[in-house]
Amino acid sequence: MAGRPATKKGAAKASPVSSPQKNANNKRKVNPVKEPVAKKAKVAAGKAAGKATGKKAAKAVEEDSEDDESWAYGAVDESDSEVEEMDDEFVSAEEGSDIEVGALNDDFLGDEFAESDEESKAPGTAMFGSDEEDEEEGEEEEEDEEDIFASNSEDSDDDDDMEAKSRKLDAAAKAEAEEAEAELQTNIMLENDKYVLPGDDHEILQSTDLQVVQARIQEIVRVLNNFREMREGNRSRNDYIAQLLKDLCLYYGYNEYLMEKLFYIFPVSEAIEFFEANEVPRPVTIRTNTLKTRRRELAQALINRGVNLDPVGKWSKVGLQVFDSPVPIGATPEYLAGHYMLQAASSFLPVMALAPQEHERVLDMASAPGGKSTYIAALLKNTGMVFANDANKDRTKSLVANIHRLGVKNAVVCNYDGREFPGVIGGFDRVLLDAPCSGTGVISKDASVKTNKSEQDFQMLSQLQKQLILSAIDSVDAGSKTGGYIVYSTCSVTVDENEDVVNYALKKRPNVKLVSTGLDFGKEGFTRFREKVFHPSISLTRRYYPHMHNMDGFYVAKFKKISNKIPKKEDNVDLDEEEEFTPITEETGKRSRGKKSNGSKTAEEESISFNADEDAELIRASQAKLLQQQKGIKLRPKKST
Ligand SMILES: C[S@@+](CC[C@H](N)C(=O)[O-])C[C@H]1O[C@@H](n2cnc3c(N)ncnc32)[C@H](O)[C@@H]1O
Repeated sequence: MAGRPATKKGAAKASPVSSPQKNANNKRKVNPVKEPVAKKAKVAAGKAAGKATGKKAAKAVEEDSEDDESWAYGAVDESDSEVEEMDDEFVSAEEGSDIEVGALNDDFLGDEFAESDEESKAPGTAMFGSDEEDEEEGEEEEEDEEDIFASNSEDSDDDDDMEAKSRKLDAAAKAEAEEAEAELQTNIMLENDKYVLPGDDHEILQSTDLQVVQARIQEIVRVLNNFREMREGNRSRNDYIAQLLKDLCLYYGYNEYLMEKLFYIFPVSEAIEFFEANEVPRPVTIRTNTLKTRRRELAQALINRGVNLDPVGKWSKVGLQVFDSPVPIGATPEYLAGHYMLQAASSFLPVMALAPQEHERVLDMASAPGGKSTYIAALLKNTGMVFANDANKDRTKSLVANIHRLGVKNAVVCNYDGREFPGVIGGFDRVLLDAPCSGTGVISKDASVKTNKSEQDFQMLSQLQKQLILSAIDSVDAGSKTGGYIVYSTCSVTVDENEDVVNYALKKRPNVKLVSTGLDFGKEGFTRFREKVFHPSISLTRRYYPHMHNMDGFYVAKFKKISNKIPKKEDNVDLDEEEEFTPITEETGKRSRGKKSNGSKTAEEESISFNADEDAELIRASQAKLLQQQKGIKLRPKKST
């Protein structure tokens, strides 16, 4: 559409890289390996992404924040500081804002997604649940959304002006890219087009000046990308990589352990794009709460308040991306009335993959502050039941607050260590395990991840994730008529927390298999990684990256449970031993209630399933006890039949 802000379009598409940034030393940073042309596009994208990060959005009440995706078990609540961090970003993004307010683009006409979970669909076919009423209504909605779009474009008579501004931005970006390129030239050590790695004592190699480091990075990447031609005689690939890793740590501020872990996930140039993307904030996104409103109504209401937004993309019918807002997005009347949730786009994905169906019983095993639980409730249209559990009691407060604000009526909030399931209750139609993780997918929101995770932390997390995933699987009823699915997700990109955990689950629980997530974008999960080889079906899992999808790094895997029988240990001899588990409650530090370990279960033990009649009696007894304790009311015992 003519007059659409170029920056905005860029933000939705391009990977957000190379926006001039400052590092800890307050020196100007540019992507050390990008060609000028690519830089130009990315500078624009980066700026737009910057605008999309709202101080106002960040002012959302603490409980709504999904920014604390990286919560690990027992972590302290840091959401306040995260909000402050986002505030700062918005201040700089707001300066010089020239984005048209109130424009909606063609992307607003989201694609329809089927609601079915059926595996008969080809992998990659979108088939996650829709939260819209029915197809007809969906079509009407599309037309209405088109109207909003049309009326907004009629209103905007400054199209020419926008184009001029857009050209100006492009020119500025180009000039900047050229300037950056010129700066680089001063430090490049070229010799017959080869990059000679100087001896260890050479002053250039000793230099920690960021421009020198940046030049070294650029040159080493160039050599590694064409190693045979460009290597210097006696230097091995490992020599170059060792220097590159050192320089990347220095330039981006990661500890060596994490840098190495992340670096090997990608081809060399892509790794740099990933690190660059972590320096740029992701767009602010909101999820329409379809229990209270429709996306077009919400969009119109926010546009009327001067909010500049667009749909997040065709893949979601409920997401909106907020570019700019004159009002705090976390405190509008619509927000307070529960018409939307401030939620990272990536965090829609596991729920879409879970695709809960009306009247089902769903467990969200690690659910606070409730972004995904409330989405599940919306997809269930307030029917069935969502068990929203979290091990951290403090965090269940924000979970409860969100559940109330969004008008969720089918949720039970509980506070157990997830590893106690299905001892607490089982037999669910579906289980979501959005596991506690290291947060390497959300470094742009929490830069402390760069330095505060040790090898031991990763080992502990991976062990916890493995225990939780087995509990999640054992909590599902394979006999469910509509479900029998488990979704595992993390906001981390490391293989230890993703493919490794899923592979472990496949080995330990041959009664599950991986199925398509139904998400039609995302990179395939690894089936091999360095020295590791995983089950081939792990290619059905999906990875999301900030530099590729302009959203937080994320991982999603979906399992179908085919039997309730847990295989005998002796049939499972090649597997690592399951660790014994003795849960400790956070508040008391005492051994918690519930079953012992999954590992201590007897062979062939069935997972504990929900028995409506038995549970009805238990629930009645406990209600009677409560009434008597709190109100002094004594219920007559029910006559046995
Ligand atoms: C990634 S966050 C969950 C975010 C949540 N799913 C949402 O969408 O709002 C991980 C959560 O796991 C919880 N947690 C950590 N260890 C746990 C455990 N052993 N059992 C259950 N929850 C746990 C943390 O308190 C944290 O709230």
